[in-house]
Amino acid sequence: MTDRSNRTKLAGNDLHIQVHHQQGTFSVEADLALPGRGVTALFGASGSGKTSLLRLIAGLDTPRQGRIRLGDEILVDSRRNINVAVHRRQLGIVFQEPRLFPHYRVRGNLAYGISKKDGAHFEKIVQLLGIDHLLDRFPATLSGGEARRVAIGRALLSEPRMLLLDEPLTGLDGPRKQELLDFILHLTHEIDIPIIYVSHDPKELAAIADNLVLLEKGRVVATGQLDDLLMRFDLTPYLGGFNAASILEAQVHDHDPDYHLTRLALADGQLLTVPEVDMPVDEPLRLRIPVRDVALALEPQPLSSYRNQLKAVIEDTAPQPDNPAAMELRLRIGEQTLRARVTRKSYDELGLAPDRTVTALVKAVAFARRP
Ligand SMILES: Nc1ncnc2c1ncn2[C@@H]1O[C@H](COP(=O)(O)OP(=O)(O)OP(=O)(O)O)[C@@H](O)[C@H]1O
Repeated sequence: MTDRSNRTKLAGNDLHIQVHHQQGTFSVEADLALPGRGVTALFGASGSGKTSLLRLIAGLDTPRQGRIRLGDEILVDSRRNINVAVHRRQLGIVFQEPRLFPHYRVRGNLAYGISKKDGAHFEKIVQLLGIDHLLDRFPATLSGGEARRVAIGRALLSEPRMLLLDEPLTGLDGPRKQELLDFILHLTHEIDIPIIYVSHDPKELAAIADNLVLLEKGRVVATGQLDDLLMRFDLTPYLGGFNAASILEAQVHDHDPDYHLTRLALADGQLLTVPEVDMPVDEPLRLRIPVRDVALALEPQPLSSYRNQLKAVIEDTAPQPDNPAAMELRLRIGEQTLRARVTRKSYDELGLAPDRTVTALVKAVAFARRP
């Protein structure tokens, strides 16, 4: 199973940001320490300042005041007049539009700016991004998703200390979005470079992020590990509202070919049955369970059509601020946490309360990530 603590600990490429920046009437204020491993999402509504913060990290804009440090290296210190130029920051930057050189073939675009020629590394990146068949094409002949894969390849081949991706899936249709997301997910497992990933889509976030910086009006509302923040009732309006979801880590337990089903094991040994998944036994995966798709009962329901019933203990509850008829609940399943939402009437009639053992009836399980 993915070692999340390992993927999120601070390392030699941790990024410390303490900035104040004004652009027109909009200001960005941030005081953050981001881990030097895994994927950190900058997340927030349109206009919350995600791209502005990314541009400050990249060096495309300079903060009026503040410091930015990557590992041991000071990139910006307004008091000491330090401002390392964009091309010296060793960051791979991929914008929403791929910005490829139109008169170079893909091969030429990928090779651009590489100082040391390492054929094996080139080959590895090309394979990882599935762009080997595109090497002799010109950018104008590429689809949107292909062009972005080439842009990501070019950024990686510059051997960056950190990869910055600004909404890389924007403008792609559903299947192309999923395809590029799968390539990026694959990369995150194969290449040990921290990624800062700008997004405004909670589903994308659940699939890709290990850590989260939640932005609103240029301010940091919350920051931390994604699965921790998804459990916070107060952040629900920012993280999908009615469509908020939990993330559970699981692994493939066994397959039932007769019924085309797969059983997945949670860390505490409880099993979930899902439509057949084409993955080997023991393979880890990340599940996204929408809050609205979890119902509660006091006992297991043997005669129910709910195949997925998990024994859980209520950890905490709170009324939902924007819906007086609903209660939010956090449930413990072994070491993992699952959120649920019931009407206040059901809550009272079932006598639900913290520490009570319940059965969580799970209606829908989506795969957020298949490594
Ligand atoms: N150069 C600029 N001068 C003045 N205001 C700017 C400038 N660039 C951005 N802004 C404003 O700063 C705010 C934040 O913009 P930013 O692009 O960082 O948001 P965002 O969260 O990335 O949004 P989106 O998801 O729509 O890309 C917006 O109100 C925008 O209009």
